[in-house]
Amino acid sequence: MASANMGRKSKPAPKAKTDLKSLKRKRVVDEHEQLVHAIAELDVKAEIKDFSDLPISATTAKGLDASHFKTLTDIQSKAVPLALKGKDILGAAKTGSGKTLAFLVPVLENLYRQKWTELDGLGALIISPTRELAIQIFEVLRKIGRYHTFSAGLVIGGRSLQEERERMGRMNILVCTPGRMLQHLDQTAAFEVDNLQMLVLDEADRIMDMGFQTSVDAIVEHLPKERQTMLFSATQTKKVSDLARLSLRDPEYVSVHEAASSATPATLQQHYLITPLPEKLNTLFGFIRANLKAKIIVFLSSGKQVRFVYESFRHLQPGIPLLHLHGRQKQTARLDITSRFSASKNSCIFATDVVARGLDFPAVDWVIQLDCPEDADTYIHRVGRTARYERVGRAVLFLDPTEEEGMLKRLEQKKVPIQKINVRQNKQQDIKNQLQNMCFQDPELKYLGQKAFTSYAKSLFLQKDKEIFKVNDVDLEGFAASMGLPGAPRIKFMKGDDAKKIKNAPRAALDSSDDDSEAEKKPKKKEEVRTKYDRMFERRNQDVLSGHYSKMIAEDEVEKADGEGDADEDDDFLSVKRVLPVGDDESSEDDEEGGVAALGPAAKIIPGISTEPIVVDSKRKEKMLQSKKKLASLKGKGTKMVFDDEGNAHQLYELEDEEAFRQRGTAQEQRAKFLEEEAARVREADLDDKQLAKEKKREKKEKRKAREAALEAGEDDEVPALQDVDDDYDPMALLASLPMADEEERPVKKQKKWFEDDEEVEEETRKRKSRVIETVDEPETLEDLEALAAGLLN
Ligand SMILES: Nc1ncnc2c1ncn2[C@@H]1O[C@H](COP(=O)(O)OP(=O)(O)OP(=O)(O)O)[C@@H](O)[C@H]1O
Repeated sequence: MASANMGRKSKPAPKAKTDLKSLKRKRVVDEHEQLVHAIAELDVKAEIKDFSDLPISATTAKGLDASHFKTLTDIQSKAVPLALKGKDILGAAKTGSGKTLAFLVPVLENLYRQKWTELDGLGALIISPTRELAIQIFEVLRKIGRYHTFSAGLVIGGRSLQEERERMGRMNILVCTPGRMLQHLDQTAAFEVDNLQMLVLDEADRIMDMGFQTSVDAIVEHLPKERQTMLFSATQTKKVSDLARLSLRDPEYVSVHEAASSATPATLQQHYLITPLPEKLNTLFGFIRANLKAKIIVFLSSGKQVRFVYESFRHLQPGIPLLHLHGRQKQTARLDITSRFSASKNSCIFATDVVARGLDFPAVDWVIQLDCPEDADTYIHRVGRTARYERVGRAVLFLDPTEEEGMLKRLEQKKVPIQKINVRQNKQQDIKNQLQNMCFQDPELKYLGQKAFTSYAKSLFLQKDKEIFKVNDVDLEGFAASMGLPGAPRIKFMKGDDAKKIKNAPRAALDSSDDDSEAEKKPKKKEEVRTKYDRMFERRNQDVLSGHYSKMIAEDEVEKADGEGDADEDDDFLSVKRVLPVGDDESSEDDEEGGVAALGPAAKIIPGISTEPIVVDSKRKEKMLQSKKKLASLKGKGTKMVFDDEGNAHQLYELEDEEAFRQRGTAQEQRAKFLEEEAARVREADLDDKQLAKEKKREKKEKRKAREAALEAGEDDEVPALQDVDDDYDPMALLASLPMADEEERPVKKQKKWFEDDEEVEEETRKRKSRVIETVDEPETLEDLEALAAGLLN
């Protein structure tokens, strides 16, 4: 008989099982009591070095340990004890100094001590300004919270609202972006936030900035006043108005690097170089060619700039994988690009400020600021993408001679140590001719270049800090030529807004795609002098190229006539078509691109000569409306007809034959019958829905029970990951059941390389020679098949 049980674990007797259970429960209760006591006793001034010295639960400690976090960073050792005691916190520390854990550990612990369960609803809300950063925070939460049983979710848009809606109500911790969160608070009925204990704003100064003002204020309106609030940023402000807006109670200002001699990490080497605008692309290309083995981020001021530089450099094949990222890309593409850049050893990413804050790309060697940042804070966040957590890093700021004095002054005021360097003449590369050829042969690229140029020039004009940005003094003509463009697109600048406001304004508002109806176009002004390029572009590529070119010209003409923004609806910042009403200037969270507005006739730039855009706009709209009305009155309305099987036309709704109608009973009877039938149908559908919901609930319950049973039996590590069950990445789930990012087996995409190094080629040849068995790739193309066929015949 004994052999029958061999190899099987003997089940504990029921009595022993209950004892084990109650013992476990007692242990948990004791731990809670001890923690509450320890926190009350905790001396916030004591130097705490290791996480193991903190009064935190074994569950969090285990998660931290499994994630290899042992010692606390400065901001963590100062902020965590205060936060554990429930204090409101204003946390400021340099980039890459570990602020994320400084708020995540207290979030987990404070809920744990309160024995928070699914039934208690939302306990903590963490707001991030961008989707990428929210995802990153969520990943860290998943890592350190992996042994907790809280449910946690990521609410950043980009997936179905309904899908999120169904699970929002059961989440304990949410990481979100402001816009999407507000949407749920306003529209998701089952979503309750009355119990909320903690609100965290990462990159708080950015979130409190005008771009998110309306959303954040509205979110805070929904939240209970009695809560703990924590704000973190490398460029934290103590603006009283902000504190009042968030109802902070007697906040503790935790600034660990305030007394430091610099606002940036000590391991960061910072340089600037003077390169006149028309030389900028040459210098950048030379830099990239000289650093093919490095990991580089290049910051530009707008998505259009990013696209143009990426596309043109791609054609030039510098010999390093190139990537690009801006707020206009699809969410999946953005995610793919960020993870590819994270995983790469050497690559160069061209990006807007969408990646300037918070993102923790591993081992970035260089941060290049090709376009001057709008202010010193943006500079600090951009360079903070390198030299993170004790690593070294280097940053170079490209400045036009006109920007040098103003920018250096701003950086000095913010305690940013920066040194001038010069470009080695032998490293300079002239790519102007190549770009010119490329633009000539590829109309798409030329069109992109024109938009990038316009966007850049306008961003200069709209920048607030006129001590740095002097649009009238820079060589825009030379810049256009350096991009390979046939002359500088004509731009007309107008007063009335600033770049920051436009950058932060919601996309929807800026996209006010007023259809510039043909009827509205003013007659073309008198024949202009045609340049060599005009003639050239008309001759070549008649179909495609001249299409783009005339579009550009046509847009110019419309705007010349109207005296206002770009008609291109893709052109987010080229449409300063209306001044946003006060309080209506919130931003879509990922619309971080800088950018600019308004095209027009004069090659010469004379700021301040035009009228206020809002006046022009309303007049134009009025005119457009009038002409549309006129058109409508002339046209008359169309009538929709339907055809029967014999091809006879009928009105869409025809009155039924009265006799036939009467035969079916009185109108009242028919209405009652209709209602009855519909009610029965709804009841039936309802039953089906309920049944489905019940089944789902039952399945969930079973899964949860299984997991709890496994936990109780001390088999934490064997808990089946949610992925095994749902077969899908789930941004809303129990922390304990979420798979770890580094455990996920992503199919590693092979990096595209423009050139191979000699060493690599040699290595590959050597490997091939040493192979005994030759493997043949599956034929993919026609050429492959032909080659294969030829081989077989031989
Ligand atoms: N206690 C710690 N021990 C070891 N590494 C840590 C610790 N805390 C944080 N780190 C690591 O330091 C890096 C930077 O952390 P984090 O992203 O939190 O910085 P940050 O201060 O929020 O930066 P930013 O201001 O740019 O948002 C991360 O890679 C993180 O894993």
